[in-house]
Amino acid sequence: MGEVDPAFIQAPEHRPKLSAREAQGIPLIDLSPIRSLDLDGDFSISDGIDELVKEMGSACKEWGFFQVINHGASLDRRQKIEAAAREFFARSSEEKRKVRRDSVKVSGYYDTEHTKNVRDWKEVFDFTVQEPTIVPASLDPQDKQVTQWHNQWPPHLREACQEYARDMFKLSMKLMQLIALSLGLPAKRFHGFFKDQTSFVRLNYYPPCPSPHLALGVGRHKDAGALTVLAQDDVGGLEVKRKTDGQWLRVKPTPDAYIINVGDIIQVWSNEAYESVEHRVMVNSEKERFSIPFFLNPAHYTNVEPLEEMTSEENPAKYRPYNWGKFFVTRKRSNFMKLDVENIQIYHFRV
Ligand SMILES: O=C(O)CCC(=O)C(=O)O
Ligand SMILES: [Fe+2]
Repeated sequence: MGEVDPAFIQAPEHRPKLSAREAQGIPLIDLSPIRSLDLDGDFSISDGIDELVKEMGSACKEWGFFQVINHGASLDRRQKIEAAAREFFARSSEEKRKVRRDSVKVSGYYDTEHTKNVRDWKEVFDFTVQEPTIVPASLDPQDKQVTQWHNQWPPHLREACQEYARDMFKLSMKLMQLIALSLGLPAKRFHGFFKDQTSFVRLNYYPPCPSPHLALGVGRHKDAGALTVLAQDDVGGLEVKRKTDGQWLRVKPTPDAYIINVGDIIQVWSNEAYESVEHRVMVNSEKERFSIPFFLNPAHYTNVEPLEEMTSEENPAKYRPYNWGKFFVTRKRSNFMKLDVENIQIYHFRV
């Protein structure tokens, strides 16, 4: 990518301020109390983790975004996938296009992602956690047929990616237990939804951009899944929209930390006790940047709706149920190409 093509240019009101402040405010949570707890063991409030649960609850409620340290995920495997990502994006376009994503093979490499119909200044490589991943065959709500997504692996990437994905799944399940407890639910209340997960991992590469005041690495958006666990490098550029006043704040890179954010599905499951928060990525003219989000998504057959325990007569369900698989494939398709209409959003199901 050379000169800034008009396709990348954000409307004036969505352009970044290059002088944005750093979000000292997003909570930093120390996960030491659960570090050694076994995922399959009994993970209950009596394990001396009640303080941690409270901290998670306020972070989810007030910010929707937080960082975690002492999370127990392997630094060695994180460094391996980071090195593999650098090596992959440095390859020639011809090499990278051998594993190119298209409208049938939705995993793989591409550089044409659009967020809200403006092109993002980035290249990505996507792979799903489950191989194969089962999803609906078509967007048609009546069509019950399913299809399989298979990953496309360039040389030397598979092992580092698969090991990393396993670590991220374990970490995200621990986080989901804390989130469940913080909502007053049994620790494993959410586990069943992820049995046939449609989670995926994205390697993001943001090349230096000659016009960082006009374009964005990723335009403002909310994550559609349940939870995102993000590794960012030391360059910085992620901005979060603060709930209290709508200000865009930069998330300061913290070595070996993960940035966690609540996705749209938790917003619906919790009947808006927790909300998915808008974020975006700035690019810069000198440095390239890498990041690796893990998007935790439920099985395609999940009908996403407020949990019964989270609703009552005084607090009725704020959403109609929607099928995750149909939502997901619709999103995947619309992010891949520029459309004239807004893509599917949870507020379309708001009561
Ligand atoms: O690169 C980042 O820091 C965040 C990327 C992101 O928000 C996304 O891919 O959904
Ligand atoms: Fe995101």
